[in-house]
Parts: sequence; C-alpha cells; structure tokens
Amino acid sequence: MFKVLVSDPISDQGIQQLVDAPDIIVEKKPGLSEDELVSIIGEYDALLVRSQTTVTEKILEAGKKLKVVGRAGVGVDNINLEAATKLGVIVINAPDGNTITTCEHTFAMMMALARHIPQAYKKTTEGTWDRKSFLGVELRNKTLGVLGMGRIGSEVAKRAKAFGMNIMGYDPFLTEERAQQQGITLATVDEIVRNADFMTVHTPLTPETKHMISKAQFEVMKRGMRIINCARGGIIDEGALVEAIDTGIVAGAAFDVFEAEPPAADHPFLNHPKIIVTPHLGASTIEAQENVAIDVSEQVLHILRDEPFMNAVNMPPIPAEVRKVLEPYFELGEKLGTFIAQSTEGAVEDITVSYSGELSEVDTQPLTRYIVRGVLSHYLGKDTVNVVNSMHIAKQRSVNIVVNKSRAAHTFTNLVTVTLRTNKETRSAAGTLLAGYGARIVQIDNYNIDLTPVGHFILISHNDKPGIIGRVGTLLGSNDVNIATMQVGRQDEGGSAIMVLRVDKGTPKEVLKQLTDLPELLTAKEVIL
Ligand SMILES: NC(=O)C1=CN([C@@H]2O[C@H](COP(=O)(O)OP(=O)(O)OC[C@H]3O[C@@H](n4cnc5c(N)ncnc54)[C@H](O)[C@@H]3O)[C@@H](O)[C@H]2O)C=CC1
Ligand SMILES: O=C(O)CCC(=O)C(=O)O
Repeated sequence: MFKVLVSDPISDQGIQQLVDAPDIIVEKKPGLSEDELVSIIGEYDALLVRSQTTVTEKILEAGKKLKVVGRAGVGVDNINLEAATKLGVIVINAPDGNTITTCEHTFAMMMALARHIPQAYKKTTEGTWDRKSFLGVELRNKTLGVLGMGRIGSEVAKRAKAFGMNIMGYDPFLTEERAQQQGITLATVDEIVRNADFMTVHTPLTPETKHMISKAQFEVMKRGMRIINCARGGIIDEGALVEAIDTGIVAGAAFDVFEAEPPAADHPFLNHPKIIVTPHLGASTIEAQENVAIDVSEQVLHILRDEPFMNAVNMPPIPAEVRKVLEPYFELGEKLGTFIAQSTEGAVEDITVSYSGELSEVDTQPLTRYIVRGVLSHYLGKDTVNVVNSMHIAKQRSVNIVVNKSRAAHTFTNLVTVTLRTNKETRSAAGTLLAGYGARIVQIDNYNIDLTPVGHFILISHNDKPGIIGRVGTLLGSNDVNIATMQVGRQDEGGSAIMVLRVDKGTPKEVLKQLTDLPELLTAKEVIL
C-alpha cells in the first residue's frame, strides 16, 4: 500500500483515480505548518500540493519514504528542487491543465483594468452613481507586449488578436519564424517597454526574470501603459511599479500574484485606486483544478507503481519525438542494468553503455538513467535509486558512466550493450526489442543467447567439457530446482562457455555453492529479473 498526502485543497474529482486505486491510501490534511508536515511526512510515499505548501528541504529530508512530490499546477517555486533531486524525490507538475484558465484570467484582468470594473463596482454598490470617474480605453488597435511566449503567453496573444490588438512578444525561445506564424512581432524587452499600451508577463520567476521590469524600464516606458501580472510576484518590481503609477508613467495595473503571498495588510497595492488585485486566482476554475489534479494523479500513480512516467521537473525534459524512440527501451534498459549487476562480482568502477543502430541518433540520456538505475539499485535498493538521482548517485560514488554510440548496421535494428567493470571482473549484456516478440537479452559477454528478461535465472560460467550439462541438471533436479529452459554458449570447443538456465523459482544459496563445487564449473550466480 502507498500513502499519499494531499496538503493543499486539490479537486476531489481530479484525485478520484488515486482514491479509487486499490493500492493507494489518500489522506487530505490541508493547512499544515512546516513542523507539522515534518512530523508526519515520514509515513507517506507521495505528497500532492498546490501553491500554499512550501516544500522545504526539512520536509523532504523527513520524508524517508517519499518518492514523489506532485504539484497540481505549473510553478514549482514552492518546492526545493535541489534538495528533492539530491534526495531522489521526483518532482512532477501539471503544466498544461491550467493554461487556458490562466489565460482567461489574464484577459479578465486586462479588461477589468481597461474599464475600471472593480472600482466602478465598488462605488456603485456603495450607493454612488459615478459615470465620470471611470472613462476607459478600448483594446482594439492597442499594442500588447507579452513577456514570456510559452503556453499561457501564446494563448493570451491569440485571444488579443481577436480583440484587434497588435502583439509584440519576447521570449528567449521565440524565433522570427515562429513569431510570424503566430502573427506577432518579435521584440526585445526594451522595445516592448517603450511601445506597448498594455503589457502582460508570463514567465517563471527566475533570477533572470526577477524585477525584469523595474526602475530602469519604468524610466523609458511609454506613458499611460497598463500592466498585468498573472504569472509570479516579483517579475515586476512592486515598489518601482507603485512609484511609476504615482508619477503618471503607468495608468494602472492588475495583479493576481505578489512577491509575498498573502500580501501584508499594508501592502501598497491594496486600496491603491489604480491597482486591481485578485488573490492568486489565475488557475482557479473547476476545469483547471480538475485537469491539473487528474494529470498529477496519473503521474503519481505511475511513479509509485514504478512504471514509466512523463517528464519530471527535476529531470531534463524529453522531447516527444525522442520519448517515442526511447520509451519502449526503458524497461529493457533497467533490466539489462540489474542483470549485469547481479551477474558480476566486485565493487563497481564503471558502467559503459553502448547504443548502436537508430538509438544512436537520439539523445539517449533518459535511457542511460534507467540503465544506471538498474545497476545501482542492485546494490542500494530500488527505493534509494530512481531515474532522477541515478546519475547523481553514480557521481557521488565515483562510478564512471561512459556512453558510446555507433550507427553501424548490426543484426538488430537497435542494440543496447551494458558493460560493468568492477575491481574483480568485466561483464556485459546486450539487449534489443524484437518486433512482435518484445524485449530480449541477446548477448552475454561475447556469447549469443536469446533470453526473455523475466523470471529466475542461473548464470553459469564453465569450461566446455563433456558431461557438465548433465551434472548441472542432476544437481538441480535433486534439489527440487526445475529447469524451464537452458541455453549454452561457447567460444571454442573445449574453451570457456556460459550456461543460462531459466528456473521456476529462486535457487537456494547452498545449491549455488554446490554448483560451483562441480568440476569445470567456475561460477554460478542467481539472477532475478
Ligand atoms: N496565476 C496563476 O495562478 C498561475 C500562474 N502561472 C504562472 O505563469 C507562468 C507561465 O506559465 P506557462 O505559460 O504555463 O509556462 P511556460 O513554461 O509554458 O512559459 C514560460 C515562458 O517564459 C519564457 N521565459 C523564461 N525566461 C524568460 C525571460 N527572461 N524573458 C522572457 N521570457 C522568458 C520561457 O522561455 C517560456 O516560454 C509561470 O510562472 C507559471 O507559474 C501558471 C498558471 C497559473
Ligand atoms: O494552484 C494554484 O491555484 C496556483 C497555480 C499556479 O500558480 C501555477 O500553476 O503556477
């Protein structure tokens, strides 16, 4: 059974699949302090948060069983990613589920700002019929500057065009060609600041974006600009903004997010006549909350069940076309790693992974992580090593990871060879996926074999002498170890050889010892895949 703690209010419908899963217990405990979380997190395998819970290093360290932190939303600035990576905790988010909702909130804010709707509402409901104070502006023919043309920024730009706005966009990844395709003008921050009538920010908060709009930008800003921030507090310098509004540079601002949330009661935005605010409601619709909770629950289920999952935040993203090529090899790669670790004696020095065929043409880093996990988890346990921390642990333990690639044609379309060098010996195993047959281990050291990597095996090294197969069969039979299949490979007649036996159940240690006592038999290892 896996225990999942939900520490923020997250859509019930969205997490229903977790609640219904027979191997999961979900407990909802919103509003806990850091100390309270530290005291209970040790019981849980997964933690689900929105933005209220700050997942600190202390919490992650106390989460001895914690495998994954799921963020039901985009921004992961409330999670200590560095600590999570170091501790092997996978951090996932739900990047797509709230895009449209947040884009629509941005638009609601832009229109409310253009037409003074919150201020007018307040006065009207207070009993004052004031039609003079709230003269607005149209969006049509105005220039909208979008800083950050990712998911939300692009959707905002699309809708702004329908309102007849001209769009200037800036994003480090925005090329001239993409800008043209989207019907917008590629611009610099400076050009946007000097020319836009409205400006909206849709970047993450990073050291680079912190205060990207500050005193220097306000000094050259087009007079009368209106500014919206539905991304993260701190992208726009709050103090400098208030000054720019009070000195007439900026006509007004609409903010959903603050540098510190919730803002202090005397925060200058609150009660400012030209600033409208919402309490971080960008993603707050029924649809978005359900979407993000579904996305994150699905990934958490995969991770807890040790199944392949989509991109984690604390792992480099895998482009869809690369994932398509690599994903079928993840399980095989991990099995090759565990096979070779179980087959080899001694302390690990280096792991060499060779990719040949089509696999050599893509970025194989994600697959290497699975292979390294397979090797290291044999020594350190599956719970300790995962695909997020496997490379980190290898480095920590001075295990060299060497990757070779060759496009060279081979008997197989693709071949993955894992070679493990220890202080005692070097062994290798190669595997492939055979169309219609699935995963196969096709080579051990230099011997060709054909093995479906599932079940219990005994891997024997011996000298190729008459009678040895019979002696092995008799010994195993007399110890009630039933042989399902047997494969033998040799280099030369009478030379060194290997035997791979698939057996129906685990082989007792004393039986393995008796095997190695047989004449001409060198080693006998149990391998469980
Ligand atoms: N108010 C709310 O409730 C919500 C806020 N957000 C926030 O909105 C922001 C954007 O979210 P998405 O569009 O989903 O993310 P995204 O990752 O799709 O887009 C962010 C874009 O910012 C760009 N960027 C990074 N550094 C930049 C820089 N220095 N200048 C210009 N662009 C830069 C990136 O290249 C990327 O294209 C995030 O901060 C997210 O946390 C997202 C959802 C809800
Ligand atoms: O959970 C929320 O409502 C906040 C959403 C958000 O800020 C994000 O997804 O980045």
